Amino acid sequence: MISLRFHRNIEFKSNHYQRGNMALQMNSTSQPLNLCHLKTRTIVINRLYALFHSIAITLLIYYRASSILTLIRTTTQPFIPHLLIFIAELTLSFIWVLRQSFLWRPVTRTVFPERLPEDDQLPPIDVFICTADPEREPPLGVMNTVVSAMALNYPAGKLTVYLSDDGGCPVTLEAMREAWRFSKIWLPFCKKYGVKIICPEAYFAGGGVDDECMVYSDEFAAEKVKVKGDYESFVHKVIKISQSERCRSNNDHSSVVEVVSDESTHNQREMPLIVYVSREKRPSHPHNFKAGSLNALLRVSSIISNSPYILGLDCDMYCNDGNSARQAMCFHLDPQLSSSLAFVQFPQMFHNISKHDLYDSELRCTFKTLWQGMDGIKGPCLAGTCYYIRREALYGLEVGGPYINLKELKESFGSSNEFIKSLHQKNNENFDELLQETKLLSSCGYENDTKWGKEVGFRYFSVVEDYFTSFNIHCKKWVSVYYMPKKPSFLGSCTTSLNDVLIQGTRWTAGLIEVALSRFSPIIYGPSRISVLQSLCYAWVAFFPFVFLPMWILAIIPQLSLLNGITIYPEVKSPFFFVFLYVFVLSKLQHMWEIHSTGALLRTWRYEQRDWMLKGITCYLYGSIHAIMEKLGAKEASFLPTNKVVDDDQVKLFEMGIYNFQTSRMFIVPVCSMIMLSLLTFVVGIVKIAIQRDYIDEIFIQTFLSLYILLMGYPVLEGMVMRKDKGRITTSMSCYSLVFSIVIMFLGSLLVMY
Ligand SMILES: O=c1ccn([C@@H]2O[C@H](COP(=O)(O)OP(=O)(O)O[C@H]3O[C@H](CO)[C@@H](O)[C@H](O)[C@H]3O)[C@@H](O)[C@H]2O)c(=O)[nH]1
Ligand SMILES: [Mn+2]
Repeated sequence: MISLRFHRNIEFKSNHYQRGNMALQMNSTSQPLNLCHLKTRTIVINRLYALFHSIAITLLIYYRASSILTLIRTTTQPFIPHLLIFIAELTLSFIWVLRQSFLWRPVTRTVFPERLPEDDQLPPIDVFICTADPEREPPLGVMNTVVSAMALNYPAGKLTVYLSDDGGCPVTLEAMREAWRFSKIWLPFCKKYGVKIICPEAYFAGGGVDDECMVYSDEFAAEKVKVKGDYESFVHKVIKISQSERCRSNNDHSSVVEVVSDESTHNQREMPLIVYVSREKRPSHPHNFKAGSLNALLRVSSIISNSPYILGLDCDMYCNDGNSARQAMCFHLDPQLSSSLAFVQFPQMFHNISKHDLYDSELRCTFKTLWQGMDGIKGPCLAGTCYYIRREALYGLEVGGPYINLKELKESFGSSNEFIKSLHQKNNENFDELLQETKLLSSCGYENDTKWGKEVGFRYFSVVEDYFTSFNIHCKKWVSVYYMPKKPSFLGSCTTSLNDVLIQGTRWTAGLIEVALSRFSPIIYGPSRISVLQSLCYAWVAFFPFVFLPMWILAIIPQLSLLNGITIYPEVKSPFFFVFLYVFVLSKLQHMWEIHSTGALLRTWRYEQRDWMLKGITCYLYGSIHAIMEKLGAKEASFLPTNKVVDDDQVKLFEMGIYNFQTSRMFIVPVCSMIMLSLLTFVVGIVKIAIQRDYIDEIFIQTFLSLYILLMGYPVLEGMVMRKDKGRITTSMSCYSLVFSIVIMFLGSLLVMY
């Protein structure tokens, strides 16, 4: 294993920064840059819940195991349904156990940016923005992200913004030149008046509210009108060039690297530098999606600015509040943390969330519960965007690892001497020569026979490069920090339709399951390298999509059993009935409490429950199948960027909280079929009980389960039967579903008879 002892071997950039660090060390005892608070009350509640729930789960498993053993002996009832239900219960219990690791030690953090050293002592930052497809990711949005990053509240000379254009589209470069021109107006305006919303689109869309600005005067009002005009003409130009024929992705081109700025500013650095990078792409060459593009940026930037810290952003994730860089530095420059801190993760938040967040586009659970939980045990997982990462951590180095020689360096990092030199911070002064070298560094053959993507840079192994890279970084003993400020630092555009959500979910699942089933599976690979709790967290993220298995079983087997007169749950009189009741009710209450404590409304509970079921039945299954087929060599990895084009009809439904069922058959049919089956079961259950009262004892749980599915799936029923609008479930879909549910009923009934 190759690693560098970087504290002696790599000295990052300016002496200023070094001095800054020293200064910090001196006054660190009196004035910490940040504080970490344990969420004591939450911890007590979580652990008590975990204790009682685990007892109940143990009893439940005992009940199931013993009743199956009895069945084998007596053969009074078919065996298969009990076995399947047992498998479902074991899987759910397994996932539940993993999840408790997040609840073990949640923390929150505060920072004191006013205690940071003077501006000239702050370390430089590179911003990496990725875009991949001008049709799905409109250039105007991308440029807003670029401009907002340039406007961060940080010394301009210490910021360099890189845009990776994986679409290889000349229009993006042209739009970037426009962005540069506009930023020369926008940045001084923000600075002069202390504008708080630094993304122009967001600022003007919100009417540029006065209290968002520190200095309000007539002069300001006049200038605002003028800047608004300039912004509008910028928008106009960008839209015009995006409508041209040339606005297409190109996957066969050589690399283009261009520093987009004019000579005059280049030396003074009153403005951040902006650099356009479009790595070489050839159809015959795997390009490894986003991770590949980020690695090209890592290399190119290393010989241009080589800042020790990198802000990673997706193209639709603009900087909303300019203070994030300084906030992040409160951790990176903290003498206690600094030597082992890999990254500071900020939450992903979205500007277009509806108050009815039907599809959980907000990712509430991830950013309000899970990441806080991981923060208490060595740090959150990288989330792909909104993070400030230390360059060294991405180079595959281990904290405090051994020295390595030049030959080994080249084996790891490739043949570029300039790149190797950049590791020691000796940058070539000749800019033209450097630009020539960037061509080599962003060519598609550069990584051949190197460790890029394997042990160096963002890892290629899985399409969820953020998760897998993060896991590797933590395994090298780095830690991370989660910081959630009151005002969102970054805002992105979330998925607003079921179709986008499910496609995205399928991709995530495929990437995660791929890791779960590999030799890097956190359960095996983790414990020898990181703590058990941290391994469990990573394991949960990798394994949770497996809920598709219990979800399918519980949506079919209890129902078919009831239809065939088979009882698979304890009778109401049995003490075990209360165990089942306890597990069900408590897990729902825990979820409600979690939602309540993150400040969400109770209806979020309903949305999340439903969402969990919808995804469990569809994208978690398909993603898992994709991953397994990839393992068998029957399928290739793919990364279709999420659609970021705004569709007005779609947004309207989203805002009103109405499901948009316009999605493929593959997603809709299983969901509708399950609902039909539960409807039938519920009706039959009620009829049976009406005929014979006592029967309720035996089939209570099965009937109730169907009712629960029906209640949660009500919007689907409504979509099939009552709605007439475009987002409804079409009659043909309903017919397919009916056929599918009949097939399940016959095949399934054969199965449950044994
Ligand atoms: O070949 C590719 C594909 C995508 N991207 C970029 O990757 C980013 C994320 O893509 P998006 O389609 O928005 O994916 P999401 O599912 O919304 O992204 C989440 O999940 C990804 C992993 O699947 C992470 O990389 C992201 O940071 C995280 O926000 C975008 O800026 C894309 O332009 C590339 O640069 N090259
Ligand atoms: Mn995205």
